[in-house]
Amino acid sequence: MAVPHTSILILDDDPDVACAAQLLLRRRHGGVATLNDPALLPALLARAVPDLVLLDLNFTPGRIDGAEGLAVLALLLALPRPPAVIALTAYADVPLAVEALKRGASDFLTKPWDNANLVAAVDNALARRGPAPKASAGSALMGESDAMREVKAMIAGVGPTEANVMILGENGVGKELVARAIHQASRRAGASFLAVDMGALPESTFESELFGHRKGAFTDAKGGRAGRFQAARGGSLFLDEIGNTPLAAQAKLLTALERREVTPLGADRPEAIDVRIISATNRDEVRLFDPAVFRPDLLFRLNTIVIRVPPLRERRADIAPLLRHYLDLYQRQYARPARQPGAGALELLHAHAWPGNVRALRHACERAVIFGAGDEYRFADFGLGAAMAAAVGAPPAPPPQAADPKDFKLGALERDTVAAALEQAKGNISHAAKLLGVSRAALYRKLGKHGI
Ligand SMILES: Nc1ncnc2c1ncn2[C@@H]1O[C@H](COP(=O)(O)OP(=O)(O)OP(=O)(O)O)[C@@H](O)[C@H]1O
Repeated sequence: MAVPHTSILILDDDPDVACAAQLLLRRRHGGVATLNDPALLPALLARAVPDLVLLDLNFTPGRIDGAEGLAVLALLLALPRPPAVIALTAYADVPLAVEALKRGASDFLTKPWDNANLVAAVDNALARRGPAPKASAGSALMGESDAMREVKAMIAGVGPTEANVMILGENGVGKELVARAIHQASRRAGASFLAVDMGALPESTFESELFGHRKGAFTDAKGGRAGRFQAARGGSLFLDEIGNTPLAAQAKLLTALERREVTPLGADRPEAIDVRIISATNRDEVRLFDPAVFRPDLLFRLNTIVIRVPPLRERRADIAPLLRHYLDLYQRQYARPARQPGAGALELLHAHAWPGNVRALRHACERAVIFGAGDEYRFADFGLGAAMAAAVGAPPAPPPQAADPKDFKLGALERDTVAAALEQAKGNISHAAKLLGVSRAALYRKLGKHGI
């Protein structure tokens, strides 16, 4: 069985379940493979590692302890570039799903799932797929510029407290890494860190996603589901893109935070919550303080401590170490020889504006490692675009290779459209994704592909 690129693997002993997920996901993602027997997994991984695995935690009929699934999870997470893993459990297994989260799964879904939830969970997990769960934790937050030292000092100071923290900064500056570092520095580090993309939560399923629901709470609620607040119990809940939360949903969130309890849909009594809230937004502060956009009382609950992560262009001292780090990481991952950017390339990379911040730098390094040839990397290997190169005085990057001129035009068209949407959305990824009618994950892939 081949696992094509942007691949998803569904590992479930029930062929009907695997087939249903495959049919659903195939519409959005190219390669979706299924496997019913985990014993075949090592042979499959030797050929290709999928980007994401939907992992049933129990295979043998009658077994409910999840040991088989957790062993497979450990195997997957030990890979040099582990896939994102979404654990699949029966409703009664929620503690097991939480255990899977603690051990590094990106998310979990209870069976039978809601199709919209499955699609959103897959998109989120793909968008968040990092080098490895451990590597994306505290120690992976690189940078010794004055600005980053200040950020790290704030993390060390606020981490052990229970204060809610709001992290502000442009897309790709490392807000999620900062949130993970705060979690790691807290007494909750042994429990789960759960991230929710508030901008991607459909208003219709907001409550059930965050607070959970009981079986039969609404027409499609065939099974019950724990919400994110319950799943993160004892740990930290990272509310990403909080600035994009619709006003009606803000009111519900405020009530939950004020009362420290949530009522799952269809339940007759509330449940106490025990989570530390860390939130992040790329909204500028002036907009965030506009009551027509964000409720001041909710803001007051969330921003006890504010950490601002400056854009990369304002802490250029971090560029060279980050380049070294990510070039080294991808050289090892793709088994390529160790190389450095030439002196000219380094100067241009240092002068680059990095509108996509560290995420763009990381993509650029991956591209350079894949396409670079010769003893040193050239600026053009980083695929930062002809316009950008011209702006900093570099020779323009060669056009993307295209066998068929029609493909080339399509590619250029897509690049221009994505760039125009980004401009119209003033760099806000969630808004640009909405304008384009694609998920944030898909937009990030397009940004990486076109080197925007
Ligand atoms: N200081 C850093 N050291 C190492 N890697 C970093 C750093 N900052 C960001 N990255 C990497 O850049 C990418 C984007 O980081 P992250 O997702 O934390 O940014 P973000 O600000 O939360 O982005 P968004 O607003 O788009 O959600 C990740 O791959 C992350 O590992």
